Amino acid sequence: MIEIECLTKRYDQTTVVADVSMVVEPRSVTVVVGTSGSGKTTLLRMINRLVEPTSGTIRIDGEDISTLPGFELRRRIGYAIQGHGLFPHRTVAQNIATVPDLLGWDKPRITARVAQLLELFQLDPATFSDRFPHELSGGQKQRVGVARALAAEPNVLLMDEPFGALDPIIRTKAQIDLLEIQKLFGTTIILVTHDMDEAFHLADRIAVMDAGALVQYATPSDLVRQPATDFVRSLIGENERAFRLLSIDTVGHVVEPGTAQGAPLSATTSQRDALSELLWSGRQAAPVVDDDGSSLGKVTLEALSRRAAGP
Ligand SMILES: Nc1ncnc2c1ncn2[C@@H]1O[C@H](COP(=O)(O)OP(=O)(O)OP(=O)(O)O)[C@@H](O)[C@H]1O
Repeated sequence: MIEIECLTKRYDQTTVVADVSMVVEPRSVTVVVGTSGSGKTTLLRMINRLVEPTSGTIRIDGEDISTLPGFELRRRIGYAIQGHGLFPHRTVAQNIATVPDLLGWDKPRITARVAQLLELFQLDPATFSDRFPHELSGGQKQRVGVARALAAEPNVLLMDEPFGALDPIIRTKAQIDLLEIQKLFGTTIILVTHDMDEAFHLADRIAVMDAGALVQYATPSDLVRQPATDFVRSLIGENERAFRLLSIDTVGHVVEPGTAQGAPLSATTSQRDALSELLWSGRQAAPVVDDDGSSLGKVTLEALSRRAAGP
C-alpha cells in the first residue's frame, strides 16, 4: 500500500503540488490525469524521490520513504517514462538487466529474468537480446522500457505517459499487455496519462489533478456519476459519459439467460464494444460465450442502455 499524506512541492514561491493525500491499494492500477502543468509528473517523481517533497510524507507498505537512501528506493520501484529512456550504447538485454545488475543478482538469474521478460513482451530473445535501441521500432523500445522497469520484480511501478508515443493500435495492445502483466505479478501501478480513454481502460482508481491540487480520487464509475467539480466533468467530456460507463465494465456483468442469433461475444468484451457490435449488426441481442466457447446466455441492447444511463 502507498500512503501519501499532505504532500506539497514548492519551487520558490510557486506551489506545484498542493497538500495531496491519497492511499493507493496494493495490486491496483491508479491513473493520474489532469491538465498540462497540474503537477502529475512532480507527484509521481516524489514517490521515487527523483523530486524531494517540500513537506508531507509517503509510506510504502508502512515504511516512510524519506528514511531510505534515494538510490535504494529507486532500485525497488520500477519507473517507465515516455520515450522509454533506454541507454543507447547498451543492448536490449543489458538495458533490461540494469537494476538486477546493480542489486548484485547472479548471472544465471539475470539471464533467466531477461529471457522471461522478453518472451512476456513478445520479443524473441534470439532476435532482440543483442540489438541496440536504435535497431528497434518505437513500440519495441517502449516494451523494452517497461520490461526494464519490471526487471527487478518491483512491487511498485511508476509510469509517466509510457504509451504516449505509440500509434493507437499498438497503444491499445500495450495497455492490454500491461494489465495482463500487472495481474501476473500483482504489481501496484501508478500511471500518468493525458488520454482519458487510456485512463478509463486501465484504472481501478483515477486521481484528477488541477493546478497542483487533487480534486477527485475515485473509481472510474464514481468519477462519471459524481464528478466533484466542473473541471472533472469537462475532463470526462459530457458527450462521452454514457460510453465511458460502458467502457469500464464487461459483457459478463450484464449477461442474462436466453439465446440470441448471430456471432457470439466473449464475456470479457467491454460493454462499449458490445454496444457497437449490436448497433453495427442491427441486432437487439447477441449470444455470450466464455473463454472455452461455452454459452453463458445473451446480452441485450436494453441491458446496455440501462448500464449507460445517468443517475
Ligand atoms: N524543477 C522545477 N523548477 C521549477 N518549476 C518546476 C520544476 N519542475 C516542474 N516545475 C513546474 O511545476 C509545474 C508542474 O509540472 P509537472 O511536470 O509536474 O506537470 P504535469 O502535470 O506533469 O504536466 P504535463 O502534463 O505537461 O507533463 C509546472 O508548472 C512546471 O513548470
